[in-house]
Amino acid sequence: MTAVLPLPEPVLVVPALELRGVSKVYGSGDMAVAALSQVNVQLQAGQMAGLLGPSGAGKSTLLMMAGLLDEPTEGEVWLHGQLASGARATIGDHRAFRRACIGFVFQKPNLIPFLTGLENVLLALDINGQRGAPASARAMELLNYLEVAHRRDNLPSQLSGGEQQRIAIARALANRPPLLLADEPTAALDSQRGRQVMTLFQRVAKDTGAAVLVVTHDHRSLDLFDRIFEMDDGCLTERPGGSSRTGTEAGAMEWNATFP
Ligand SMILES: Nc1ncnc2c1ncn2[C@@H]1O[C@H](COP(=O)(O)OP(=O)(O)OP(=O)(O)O)[C@@H](O)[C@H]1O
Repeated sequence: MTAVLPLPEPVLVVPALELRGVSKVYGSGDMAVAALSQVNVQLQAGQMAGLLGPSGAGKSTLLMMAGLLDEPTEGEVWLHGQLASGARATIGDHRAFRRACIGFVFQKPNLIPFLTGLENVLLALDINGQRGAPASARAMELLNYLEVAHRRDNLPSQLSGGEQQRIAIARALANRPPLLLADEPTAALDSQRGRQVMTLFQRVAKDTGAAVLVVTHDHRSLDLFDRIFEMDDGCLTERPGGSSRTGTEAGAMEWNATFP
């Protein structure tokens, strides 16, 4: 008689980010602007996704919803299996959740001008209660990872745009967020430095298992993305293609809370 082997338990991969039927209307009456219309999207741990689209299409609005910086008019935002929006929300304190679980990078690095590169990263750790030698070690680890450790004692005004953006990424990663959101992070950089920064985002997704969503107008770096979304007049579509690590391959990854 053939032995019947027990089937393995199905592995449930919870998306790092999921928007379900998300719409956003700014204003009301004649002044109403429908910035997002019924957006549905899932982003898995370890995936790097690009978000393209013309000016005014709704890209930043989508990022604001995903980053819990604003509430959708309709629909649900899920982060790591937790519902963040609406009456049934399981994430109550958006600010605390954001601080611990979401990293943001913007077009301008927005570093504190009177703090050195190292101190800018230490500040992000301090805000989350990490101080002393472990915080210093963590900050240096991040600056090394982003290849900017040699500039740790310089003020932002003494750094190039690319170096400042690397420190801003180190700061965004300080608390090991499972979700990293970036709004045109390379817009102020020349194409070579822009690609270097985009490559760093790709490395972060691969090494840490964080889901990375980048709004960009830079079509020259599209080969670096696992998935490419296009926004037009508030509607989101996914472009076929992306890199080799699409769908389940990158999605099967677990977020690695210990690296870098
Ligand atoms: N706070 C607001 N109040 C009213 N309308 C807004 C607000 N924020 C954005 N909008 C409108 O919502 C629409 C989408 O804006 P959004 O900033 O998301 O577009 P975008 O794709 O990021 O554009 P860009 O590439 O120019 O940054 C636009 O018509 C914009 O004018």
